[in-house]
Amino acid sequence: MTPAARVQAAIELLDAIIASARDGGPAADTLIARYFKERRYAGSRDRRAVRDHVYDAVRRAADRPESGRAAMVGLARERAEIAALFDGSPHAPAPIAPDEPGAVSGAVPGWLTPLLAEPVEQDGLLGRAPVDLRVNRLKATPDQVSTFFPEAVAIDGLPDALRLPEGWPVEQSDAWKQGLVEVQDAGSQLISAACGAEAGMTVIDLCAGAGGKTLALAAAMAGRGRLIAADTIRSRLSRLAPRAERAGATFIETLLLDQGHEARALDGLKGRADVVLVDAPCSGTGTWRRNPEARWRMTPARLDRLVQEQARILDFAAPLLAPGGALVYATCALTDREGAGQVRGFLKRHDGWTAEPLGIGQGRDHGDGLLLTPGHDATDGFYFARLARTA
Ligand SMILES: C[S@@+](CC[C@H](N)C(=O)[O-])C[C@H]1O[C@@H](n2cnc3c(N)ncnc32)[C@H](O)[C@@H]1O
Repeated sequence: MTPAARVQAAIELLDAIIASARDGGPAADTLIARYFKERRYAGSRDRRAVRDHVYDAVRRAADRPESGRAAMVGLARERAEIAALFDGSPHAPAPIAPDEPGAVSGAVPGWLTPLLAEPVEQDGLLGRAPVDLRVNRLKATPDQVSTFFPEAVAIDGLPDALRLPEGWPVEQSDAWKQGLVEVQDAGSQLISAACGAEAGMTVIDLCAGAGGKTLALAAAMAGRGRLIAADTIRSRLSRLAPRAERAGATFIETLLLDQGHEARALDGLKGRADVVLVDAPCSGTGTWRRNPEARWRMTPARLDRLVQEQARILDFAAPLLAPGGALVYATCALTDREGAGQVRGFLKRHDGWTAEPLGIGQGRDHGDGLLLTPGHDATDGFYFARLARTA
């Protein structure tokens, strides 16, 4: 492909990504993989160049652009070498008209800016994300793992964590293949630690997904006790089994919930749990640095629905706790409606609950919980709180 044809390919892909974000379709990575599957003539350098153009355009536009061309024209206005490729030659994009509008640059969609929690540093939301590892204590110690990754550095406050530079291919390492480490952002590791799970407890990970935090809880429990991973999406939960196998955490039980009727499957667990983690579905503001296209998917209506769903999940989670048990609410969103406001609402709706100090020496106190941000903590962005059942 010529350099200009690569820009045209990026424009076509951006059109598909914009439509998919609007309609709730597949993620950008999936669309890029499909695009090149149908275009075998593109070599690895072409793919890399097109992918870079696409993600550069996605990163610089906070609001969903009108079209793929508008997204690339916006990028071209900042980068003369790209503007020069709009030359109208065969397979190239047509020249840019002097008054042609390009997508506006920015980090946060305009409508969402006033909703962000007050100390969030907007310019940190799209920075580079390192690769954080969690040593799997079921199989290894940090010293043993360090020998596999001499370049790794320690992370403050997390004795079982190591940090590698962005893009490190951990999954090709023997340590990963043997289940000695998991790739897990330090923020997620802090949330798992805040659960205070111990051997012999009954712990429910209520929004377990593919089990990233479940595996951390399993290690904290030293493989003993009852650990239930629940979710409403079968395909996500089914990805946990091979991960648990590799990690030597085969005591984990999985529980598929029926969306809207979750309490039915959970009935037998009422009043039994020492810890329930609600790692709620959310707007994902805190993970934009890994998934910048998420900004094009969120709308005020979608956010409203998420906020309602988070409250509903908290309400069916609460009865699962034994007296003295802890409900840990976590979200990788940085809007107050999904974080501090959600926790405040829960404490208003439910008597006999109190927010406990987290005391983990990281992040910033915010409302009844703690805020972690990429700009302040070099982690993904999270809000989390620990709520104890006192009565
Ligand atoms: C932020 S993700 C969880 C990530 C996961 N805990 C991890 O650490 O990898 C939120 C999860 O909540 C699940 N979910 C959405 N609605 C739910 C509901 N009503 N009950 C339980 N899980 C739900 C989603 O399917 C999704 O997997």
